Amino acid sequence: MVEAVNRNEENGVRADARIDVGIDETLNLNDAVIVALGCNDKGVWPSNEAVLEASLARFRSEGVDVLARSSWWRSMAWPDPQDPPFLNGVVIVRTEHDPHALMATLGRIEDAFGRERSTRNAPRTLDLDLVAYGRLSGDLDGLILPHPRAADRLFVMGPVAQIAPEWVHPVNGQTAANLAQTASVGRDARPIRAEPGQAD
Ligand SMILES: Nc1nc2c(c(=O)[nH]1)N=C(CO)CN2
Repeated sequence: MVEAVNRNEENGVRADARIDVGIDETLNLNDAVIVALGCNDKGVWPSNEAVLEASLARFRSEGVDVLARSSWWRSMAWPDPQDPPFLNGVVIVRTEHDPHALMATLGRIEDAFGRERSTRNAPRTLDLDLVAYGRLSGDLDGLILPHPRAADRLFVMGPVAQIAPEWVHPVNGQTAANLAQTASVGRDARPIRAEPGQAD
């Protein structure tokens, strides 16, 4: 593994930045493993939301526990707004998988939802990206952490800011709340409901 650095309490990370993830349990945001989900082609599923919900149901059986989840956010496809609109969201997970094993697991879940790897940015049934793995940063044998484009995408940082506004980006030192303000890609992204799981 190449220079994977675990930098605690640098870059202005607050050691006590935590979110509630269950009864008597809090998560130190410094350790957050964050996965982004996206869908703009429902395939055989009734809706994009159904794809994303079904994929989350799959996480646990793959050794990935969802600790916190955002709402689903809708946005025009970037860079080509002629493509079908996206539904996106993020989850904070707990897993024993190391970053590479987690990537392989996410790839298996994508495959189970019939994602075809064709051209870059082509419509996809399910796209799962590893946004961050704790404070790891750098190039881990070809896996770049945190995800190099996540910070500039409102359809990623908006959902992160929803569940963990105080999360600090391991490289640029900005909070999710700040990044959601400054992200330049997908500025039209909005949650489809006020709260995850709430009726329309
Ligand atoms: N709105 C939106 N546009 C995209 C998205 C996405 O998740 N949402 N993902 C892409 C490939 O990573 C390309 N474009």
